[in-house]
Amino acid sequence: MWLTVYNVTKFLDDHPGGDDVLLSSTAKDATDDFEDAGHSTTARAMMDEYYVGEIDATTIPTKVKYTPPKQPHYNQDKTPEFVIKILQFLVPLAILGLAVAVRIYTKAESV
Ligand code: HEM
Repeated sequence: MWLTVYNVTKFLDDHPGGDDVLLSSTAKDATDDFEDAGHSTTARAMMDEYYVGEIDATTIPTKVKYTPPKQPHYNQDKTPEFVIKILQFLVPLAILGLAVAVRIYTKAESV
């Protein structure tokens, strides 16, 4: 079976049915989607503008192997996060301790 290929990239902004329906019908046999929308003869005539060629449907892979994009190497070692959390707790405590110490020291001096 032969399928007719159309390049609708130039047509995305101008398609009266919207770009989302076009995008959802790309890279596959969109015959049913196209027919279900009940396109007019004007719409059918317009298709010539986007005609690319014919493709043997049997050569289209039915299963596309998904290869996930390469992820940046995440730091498995959570030490810096842990240290930051400890510091967030310790630094205010140290400042408070210092303030109390200064207060006690200055009180003792003034008496
Ligand atoms: C080159 C391919 C295409 C052309 C030139 C085209 C053109 C048009 C045109 C001119 C209209 C306005 C109504 C009319 O005159 O029929 C329309 C509406 C529409 N088209 Fe397409 N179209 C294409 C592909 C598709 C595809 C693949 C879908 C897939 C779902 C689709 C879905 C729709 C829908 C949902 C409407 C709105 C129908 C309505 O509101 O009554 N079209 N299209």
